[in-house]
Amino acid sequence: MVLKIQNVSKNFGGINALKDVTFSINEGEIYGLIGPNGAGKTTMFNLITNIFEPTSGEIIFNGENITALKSYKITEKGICRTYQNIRLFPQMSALKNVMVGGHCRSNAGVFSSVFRTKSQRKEEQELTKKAEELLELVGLLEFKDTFAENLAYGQQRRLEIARALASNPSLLLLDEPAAGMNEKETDSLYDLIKMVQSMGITVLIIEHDMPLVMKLCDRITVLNFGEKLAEGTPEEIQSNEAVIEAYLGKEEEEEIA
Ligand SMILES: Nc1ncnc2c1ncn2[C@@H]1O[C@H](COP(=O)(O)OP(=O)(O)OP(=O)(O)O)[C@@H](O)[C@H]1O
Repeated sequence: MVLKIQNVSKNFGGINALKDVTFSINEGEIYGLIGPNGAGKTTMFNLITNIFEPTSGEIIFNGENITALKSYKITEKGICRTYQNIRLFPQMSALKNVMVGGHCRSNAGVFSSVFRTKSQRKEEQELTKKAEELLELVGLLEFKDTFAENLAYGQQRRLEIARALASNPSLLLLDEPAAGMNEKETDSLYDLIKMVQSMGITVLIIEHDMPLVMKLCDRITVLNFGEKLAEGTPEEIQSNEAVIEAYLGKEEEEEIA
């Protein structure tokens, strides 16, 4: 088991954003987190990466309790994420954006950063090479010198994934990666996430695009008003009465089938 969410709750003032949620993710799975707007999905990502600490409950990663670890420590342990709203450096090249993602794993200390030692130059070369490989993986190598802001929307989302991969995660969290994508972009996103899985990386994905979720995910948890409504395979989720009632809706159910 890679990640265990154990009885996690989060209150913001009077709002119970998450209530006693438990689920766990196996190594190599693509695991979906779905539910209506405001169900608590992004809050769950914010707790896993410790933007906030849970009000109660524990988060266990590879057998270690990471609930109270600082965000950068969690990245070092191997969890990396993308954001619902794209967070690239708009006036930096695609290559530099990916290299920034790799820096959190770089060994360069303050001394070598100031004096640019030989070892730092070597490390910079390695980061560049790795960033180029990742750009190739996400199909953006030809745009390596293009400012992020000049890339098409779907390309920016792929660039965000490349940047997250630069820190060598074993668990990748994707927050609505298909948002705003057209059908063609969504199809190539599917291929990319499958490729990430084949590299041995476990994926936890928040997504509203139901056909994509149902095609992509091995298992799914459905949140509703901060509570776990259901957990299961895409087939089980699509036929779960409570889920259909609260989220998928009768019409959407017909569309998915
Ligand atoms: N920092 C915060 N301060 C106060 N309330 C918050 C905070 N973050 C989230 N909430 C509240 O917690 C609830 C869950 O929000 P969250 O963003 O996790 O939902 P979501 O499932 O990701 O929704 P969406 O699909 O719209 O992104 C909402 O009622 C939201 O207003």
